[in-house]
Amino acid sequence: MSASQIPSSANVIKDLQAIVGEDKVRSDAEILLSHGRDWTKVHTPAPLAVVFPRTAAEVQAIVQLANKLEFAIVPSGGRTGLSGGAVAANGEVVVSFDYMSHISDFDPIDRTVVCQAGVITEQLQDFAEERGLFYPVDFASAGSSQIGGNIATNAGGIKVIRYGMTRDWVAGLKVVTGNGDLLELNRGLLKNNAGYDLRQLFIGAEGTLGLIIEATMQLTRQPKNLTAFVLGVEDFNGIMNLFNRFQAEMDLTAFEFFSEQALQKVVAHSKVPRPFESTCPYYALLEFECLNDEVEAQAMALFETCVEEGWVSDGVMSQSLEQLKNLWRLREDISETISQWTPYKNDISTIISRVPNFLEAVESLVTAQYPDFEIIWFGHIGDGNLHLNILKPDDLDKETFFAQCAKVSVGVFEIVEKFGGSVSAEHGVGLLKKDYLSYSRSETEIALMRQVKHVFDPKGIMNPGKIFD
Ligand SMILES: O=C(O)CC[C@@H](O)C(=O)O
Ligand SMILES: [Zn+2]
Repeated sequence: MSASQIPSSANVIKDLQAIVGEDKVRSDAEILLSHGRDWTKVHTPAPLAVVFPRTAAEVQAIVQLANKLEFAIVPSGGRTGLSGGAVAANGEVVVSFDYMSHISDFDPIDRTVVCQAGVITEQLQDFAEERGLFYPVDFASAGSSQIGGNIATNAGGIKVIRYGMTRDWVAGLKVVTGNGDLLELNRGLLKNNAGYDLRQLFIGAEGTLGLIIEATMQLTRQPKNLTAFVLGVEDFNGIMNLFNRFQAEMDLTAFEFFSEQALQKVVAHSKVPRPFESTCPYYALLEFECLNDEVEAQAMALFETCVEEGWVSDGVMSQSLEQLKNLWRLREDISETISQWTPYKNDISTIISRVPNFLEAVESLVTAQYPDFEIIWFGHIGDGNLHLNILKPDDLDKETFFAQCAKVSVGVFEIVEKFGGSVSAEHGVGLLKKDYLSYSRSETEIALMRQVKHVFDPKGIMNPGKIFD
């Protein structure tokens, strides 16, 4: 298409209105700002318009129009992403799923339920609970994140050690590919070895191959009497030893960690009580199903062994639902609490056994280069996934701070590469990590990914510039 053929914004908006109705296309400043970015808040949003389809047919018509007029599409769910995957900063059309939030076709025998892309995670969790079942992928943003976005980013969260990532709960997907085809992938089947599993390609593709419009989600039984320990530990070898000891005898539903600095900030911000009086450099949060007195006695015995071995210096076990919730808040409130310091975020992983050396190497590098920067460590240590947040000092402006962090990032990613890890464990690549993709994926892999994109999105209209250029 030559420059003279480029459609005017007015024409794009008029054609979109013909598909979804006038009131479902918006281009006022407020909506362009709210729906043109995610939680990263690094880029300035500048979409052309935000469109709110209500049906699969409307979504398909939008993608077909985008192919015809060659405008770019950015899919938008709950916009809770942390890598800029849902940022529209270049005149794109944002497709929001806010009006596609219907849950249907629950089947108690298959334990599956069909969700439109805009179903909020918590809505699905509540739906499952009302039917005596459980949707286990959980994280602090469950009240705003949408299922379509969770699938597009293969969201992880705080129970991955037991239940896996979003990928493990998608039994079927309805998608519109970048070239406008509507595909029904896997259709809820448990066993289906008839060729390539295209469903898996769309999970974690960050909207670069097409739009997810509906998903058949798997549910499971509800866990019983969840109980948590918060244990104070002196070092990472202690954490690994206690992880090993508990895992050998119990199925944990979570194994998380956070530092004393993280704890102090949450206690001050959220007014949750400290778990116990003494302070320790790090804390581990373990959760398990306390099915009966015998399991409780076994858990207590394990705790005592860990204290005797010197791996744990203090600890507390929840005795009620309220205490369980308060212990979880110590971990779950960290991300929101530290957002007031404009943190530079990294979401990195390695295999679990390498975590202590990995963390030490990253910490020495950052503190050697920037001794004044405060580092907040927390994360899903049972998954080998660490969240490294560097807080902006008050007296440093945002641009200088991010520029300095970007320099140290290269060193961090060299360590990630050396440890065979990932530059994005669970937050995706989006805009923020694309320059570093080659630290955890080979050139051949990236070239193949580009070819896959071309198959599903030959005109390059689907979320361009995300994952790679
Ligand atoms: O804010 C972060 O760095 C992590 C957010 C989230 O993945 C969490 O585990 O709390
Ligand atoms: Zn996380």
